[in-house]
Amino acid sequence: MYGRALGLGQGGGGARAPLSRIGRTPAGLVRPGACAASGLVVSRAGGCGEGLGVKDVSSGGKRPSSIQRSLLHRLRPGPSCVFIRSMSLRLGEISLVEKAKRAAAYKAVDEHFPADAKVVGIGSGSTVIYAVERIAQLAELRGIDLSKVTFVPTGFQSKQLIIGAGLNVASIDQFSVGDLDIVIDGADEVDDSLNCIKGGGACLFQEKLVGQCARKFVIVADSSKKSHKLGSKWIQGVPIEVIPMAYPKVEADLLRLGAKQITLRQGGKAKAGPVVTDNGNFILDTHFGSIEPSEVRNLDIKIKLLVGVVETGLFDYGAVAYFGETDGTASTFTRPE
Ligand SMILES: O=C(CO)[C@H](O)[C@H](O)COP(=O)(O)O
Repeated sequence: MYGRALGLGQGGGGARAPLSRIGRTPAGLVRPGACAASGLVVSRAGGCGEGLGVKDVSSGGKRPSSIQRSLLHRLRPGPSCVFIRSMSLRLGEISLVEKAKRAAAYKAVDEHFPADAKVVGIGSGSTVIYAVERIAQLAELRGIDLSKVTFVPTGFQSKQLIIGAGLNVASIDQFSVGDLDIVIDGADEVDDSLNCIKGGGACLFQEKLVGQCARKFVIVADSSKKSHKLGSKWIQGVPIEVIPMAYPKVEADLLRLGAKQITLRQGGKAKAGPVVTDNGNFILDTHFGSIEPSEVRNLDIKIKLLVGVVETGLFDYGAVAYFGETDGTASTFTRPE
């Protein structure tokens, strides 16, 4: 006789819409509590059935931009996005850090978006939202025919962002090394040699895949992400994407490699249990202490050799980085030769 299975309910408020199902949407649903970009803020404040309260104060009460309007349109409750009904949405005032992100992203697009671009990669996170916002303005600003450009996303959020802006979307499996003119992506920490930690939004695998198919990798971030050594500011650890069944074994391997702390990333209030990436895997946030710039590649290779590891959040091929300041300016750093 087989024993009877017990169905265990999940904690964390079953009836509530899981925020992780929205993840980093074009409206900037980043991490709970994080400020959304484009002046769009979605909060948990509303109860089920509450309407979406929409107010634009990001540009002094002016009408939302076309990208904001198209993103809002996509967020309106409908059969396919019932899950956002339990939330209220408002367009909030742009904070200083958002101003810094926007400054970095706008400058990067202005200086690197090729006039004759054919295929462009779009990263993930809250800063790239501004990059897409700026790209959408290029037709008017520079007469660029965006209908001739194809955009390649680095995950679900990025794909929604591209679609929401009315741009052409394609899949990375249509391209290979060198096929993308450029990719613009955010970062969690960037060292003096332009190595970076990525994957705060759990999109590191597709970000690396798309990044390695591009001829130029442009990083956009606010200046708080700048550091001399990776791991000195982003102390939650290098995100490492692992095949779920292998995570205990990889944890043991990482300890042997010198990991000081390893956390299986959890969904928190948004999901009972671990975060599951766009590729169906887990994330081990692994702190190694601060990492010498010259050691980044070695460490990346050692981690990649572990059976069960899909990808690491150590990136060492940034060509140029833009760091935004809260006063709305941005500085540029080019990879040292
Ligand atoms: O790597 C990423 C997602 O996996 C992001 O690019 C990184 O987390 C930076 O995000 P943000 O621009 O929101 O600070």
